[in-house]
Amino acid sequence: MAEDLDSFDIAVQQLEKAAKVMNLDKEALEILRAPQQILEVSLPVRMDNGKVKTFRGFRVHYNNARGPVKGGIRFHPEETLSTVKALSAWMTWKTAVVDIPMGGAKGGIICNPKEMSPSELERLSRAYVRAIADFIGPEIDVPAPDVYTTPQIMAWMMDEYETIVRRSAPGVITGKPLTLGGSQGRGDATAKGGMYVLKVGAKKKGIDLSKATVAVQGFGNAGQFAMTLVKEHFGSKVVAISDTKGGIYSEKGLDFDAVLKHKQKTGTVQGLEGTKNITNEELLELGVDVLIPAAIENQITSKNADKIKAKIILELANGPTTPEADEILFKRGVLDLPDFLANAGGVTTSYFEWVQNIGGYYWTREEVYEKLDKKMTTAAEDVLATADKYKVNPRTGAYIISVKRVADAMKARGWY
Ligand SMILES: NC(=O)C1=CN([C@@H]2O[C@H](COP(=O)(O)OP(=O)(O)OC[C@H]3O[C@@H](n4cnc5c(N)ncnc54)[C@H](OP(=O)(O)O)[C@@H]3O)[C@@H](O)[C@H]2O)C=CC1
Ligand SMILES: O=C(O)CCC(=O)C(=O)O
Repeated sequence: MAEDLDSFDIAVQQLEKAAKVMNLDKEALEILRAPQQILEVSLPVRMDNGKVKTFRGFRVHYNNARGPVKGGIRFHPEETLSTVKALSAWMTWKTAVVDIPMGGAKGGIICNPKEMSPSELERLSRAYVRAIADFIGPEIDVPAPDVYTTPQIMAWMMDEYETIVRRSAPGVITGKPLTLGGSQGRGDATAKGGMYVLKVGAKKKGIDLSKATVAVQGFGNAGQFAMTLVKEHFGSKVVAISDTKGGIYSEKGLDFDAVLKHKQKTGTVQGLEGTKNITNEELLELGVDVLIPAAIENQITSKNADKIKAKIILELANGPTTPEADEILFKRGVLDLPDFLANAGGVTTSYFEWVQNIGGYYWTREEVYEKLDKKMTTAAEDVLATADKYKVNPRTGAYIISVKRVADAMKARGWY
């Protein structure tokens, strides 16, 4: 039978596996198997050529037992409701694993931002907020950036929301530019948080990160900062990086500034002088110590899991590994640090931004990093200890912690 690559099916399979190990109450599981609310919207937008194009958008609230729901917004041509539902479930486990008082949500618009002008993107962003305005708010649902959305898009969205509600409401959205109440440290937060998790993982595996080689899939917010931060934090050598068009490899290590300049000039990392072009598939199978998927779902599957040579996988992307691949990697002793732990630095710093917006008092970058380190290190240690205790992989260990926290909150509310 072909492997099931439907993101929401995968999210439910992962939950059910953990529920069995932890003997979760059946009524709690029934609530947690589905989102609380789904909003699907139609967005007519006037394009630069004068014609109206109608886009479809989604916002899913998965679970709000622990507080207002939180999660990013994707602009992607292959967005589906199933992916947004899965991502909203993973946000629920993510906010719980780092123990911040929020639930899980996600949003998405089916569009290709690479083919749109800045003014078309602004009109689309504002149309989306007009359509979902009653569904979001600082005490209801707080969106943020994700794939192909940026601080500028967050700024337009906040401005549209404030125009609708006729008051200042910076806490309605995070990942904003600093000038509009964004937080220090949100830009690199996802990768930065990943570094604290990687440190805990490397200690467990006895790997000296100062001598480690690293391959990174994806050259966006998560991938770019991962590339610079593994060097800055540990002195590791990044030998491969990729984007949608493919990857590059250099045994000597890649120079970030040269890769960035080449990407800005040509639109891809491929073809950089002094490096060898490789495919995304080849990148995943390189003989490196650490593999960092930082792009998209379903990259490590039953087809390639037995060919992965890395000793540690740091999942900065959401959903890069399928349940079948999970089993294979665990049996082979590869330490896979799961997405909703590894990439929780983004939402944790978003939470810090929201706290600062509500309090109207802003922290230094050093304060943000210090608080982030504590949250991420504690969560990573708890996850690895729980996985060892139950003799399961770190993903299931993380689920056990998160599901218990969400189920306890639902129980206290009298939902079951
Ligand atoms: N931004 C955040 O705060 C957070 C992001 N994440 C997750 O991290 C991942 C990356 O997000 P982010 O960096 O923000 O997104 P960006 O939009 O900034 O960048 C995405 C990158 O991934 C590349 N990419 C997309 N599809 C593929 C593919 N099929 N194969 C190889 N590369 C691909 C893109 O290539 P190209 O440059 O060619 O377009 C781009 O370099 C996602 O899974 C996201 O959900 C998780 C937590 C927080
Ligand atoms: O910063 C946030 O609130 C959420 C980021 C996000 O979408 C994610 O962690 O997947």
